[in-house]
Amino acid sequence: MIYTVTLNPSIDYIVEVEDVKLGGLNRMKRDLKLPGGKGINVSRVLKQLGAENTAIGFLGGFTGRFIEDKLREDCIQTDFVTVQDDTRINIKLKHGDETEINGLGPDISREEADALLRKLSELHEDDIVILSGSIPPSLGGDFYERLIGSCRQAGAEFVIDTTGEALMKALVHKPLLVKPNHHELAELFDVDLHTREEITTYGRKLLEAGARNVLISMAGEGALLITADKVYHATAPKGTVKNSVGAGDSMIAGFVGTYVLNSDPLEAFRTGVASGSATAFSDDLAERSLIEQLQPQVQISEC
Ligand SMILES: Nc1ncnc2c1ncn2[C@@H]1O[C@H](COP(=O)(O)OP(=O)(O)OP(=O)(O)O)[C@@H](O)[C@H]1O
Ligand SMILES: O=P(O)(O)OC[C@@]1(O)O[C@H](CO)[C@@H](O)[C@@H]1O
Repeated sequence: MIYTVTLNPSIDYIVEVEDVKLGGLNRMKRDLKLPGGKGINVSRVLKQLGAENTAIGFLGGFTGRFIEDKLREDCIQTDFVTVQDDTRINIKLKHGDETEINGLGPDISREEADALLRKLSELHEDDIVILSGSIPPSLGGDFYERLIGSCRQAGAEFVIDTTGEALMKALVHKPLLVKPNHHELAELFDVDLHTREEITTYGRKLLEAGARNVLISMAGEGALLITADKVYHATAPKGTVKNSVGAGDSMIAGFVGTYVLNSDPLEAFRTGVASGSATAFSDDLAERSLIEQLQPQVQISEC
């Protein structure tokens, strides 16, 4: 079974305005409330691809109930720990450009945190756990390490999509996949990365530090896949970009949802890129029909 872990889910409140007047009254042209948070996005796209999975993490209050109801409507299995405090609301302001205002996240008590750790210690060897997104401040920066410890003890594989120190510390535990974008990779090593060769050099460092596959997304420029012995580039399909929120999560869903079927990293890479682009070309997350339509447009070449 695939599990996605979202420590800090959100209602994504997508707000479209003609123009933003700071300090003035702005009226919305359109708005939309979506269940969000990186792991939850991965779950929703996995479901589109026919990959059964269970979404876990922390949910609380009226916002948490909204998210759980939406996931159930899509027939996605859930096993969240219920917390006292409300799940956050993240604002995605579309005004020609996209401006995001993400909440800090709820307070999570020690008992609530322990309840999640217990769930992960009950996993099995053939399980894959996808850990995605920020950590609510009350949990402490080392919470992913504790979760990874529980997964590894149970013999489960894990994928991690986070940044900074939490990502670096996860690498020694040999994640199946990490997926920074090229900006996050540059920040991680405090360098400027311009060329594909430079990006590959730093991507390899993640492999050397323990990651088994490194996927580096580059928005409209496609992505790089670095495996133990090869480096591949994939072009991104062309289309009209409507939304970039969740493109990276969709890419992880496409990769993992395909990899579990046949352990073929190249097919997984192709579906990952198509899934990311299908989300970029949609108002909400990618739907299966568009992913399948875009797959043949992804050109993969060895670097
Ligand atoms: N403008 C675009 N045109 C085509 N495909 C895109 C575009 N933007 C994103 N994608 C697709 O989605 C994948 C992931 O995008 P990106 O590199 O923006 O990830 P990300 O920064 O993790 O995304 P986010 O944090 O916004 O979810 C890309 O590799 C590509 O396949
Ligand atoms: O604050 P975090 O956890 O880093 O990111 C949360 C978030 O921006 O990521 C998703 C898109 O990737 C959105 O659904 C959600 O609002």
